[in-house]
Amino acid sequence: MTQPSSPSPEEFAAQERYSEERYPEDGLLRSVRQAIAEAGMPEVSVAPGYGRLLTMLVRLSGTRQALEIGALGGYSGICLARGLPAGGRLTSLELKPEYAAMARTHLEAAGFGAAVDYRIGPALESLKQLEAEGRRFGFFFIDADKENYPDYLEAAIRLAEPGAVIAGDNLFLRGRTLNPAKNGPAVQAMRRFNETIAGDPRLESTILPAYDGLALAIVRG
Ligand SMILES: C[S@@+](CC[C@H](N)C(=O)[O-])C[C@H]1O[C@@H](n2cnc3c(N)ncnc32)[C@H](O)[C@@H]1O
Repeated sequence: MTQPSSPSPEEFAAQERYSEERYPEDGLLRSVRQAIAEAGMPEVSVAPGYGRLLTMLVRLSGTRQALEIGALGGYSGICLARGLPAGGRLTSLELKPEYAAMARTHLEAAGFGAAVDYRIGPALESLKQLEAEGRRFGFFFIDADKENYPDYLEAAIRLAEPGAVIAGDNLFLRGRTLNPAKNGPAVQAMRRFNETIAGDPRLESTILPAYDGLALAIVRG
């Protein structure tokens, strides 16, 4: 049987637009994206389709404890918090105090102010601290500096409850991951992260190739 041919980049983009038209961003998330742009912050919040998916996955996981690495202005934080049950908590790690402050404002506006804790500083240090405190999480969203993705994955596995879900964004680095001429530290780290996600026996996983690529893994119990 012949395989259907892969969509061209234009067809891929049209498919993403098609799904976004059917699931438009709500006013709150639109206003978060707009505030980030107006503040001159990097416009790198998670893609709308993956934001919706994060909410669904957190809800499906049933966890009461989610961890986000990379808060920016709070877009993904709102998506994650929306999937938590009443009394659930989001711990969010962010390097820049001014970004964490904006994220906090947006989480408060979304009604999740009491459900989120921000830890400011390099995420690797915050992760060590969480480990020392004996914390465990049922859902992780890795979305910070790409050079540290392999270390973030290892830390997430150490902090995982059995069956925890790990999601990681931007696996393709806008085409650089697959470009053999690109070999910078972020690209090399992302290739290592992708290999580990795909091959590590501690994980059951897949990669979604839409947008900039999303890894999904379950930590085996
Ligand atoms: C892609 S943005 C996060 C987007 C956010 N997850 C969302 O979808 O709304 C990456 C964030 O990681 C933060 N970051 C970069 N290096 C970091 C580090 N070493 N530790 C913690 N956060 C870091 C950046 O300041 C930035 O806010």
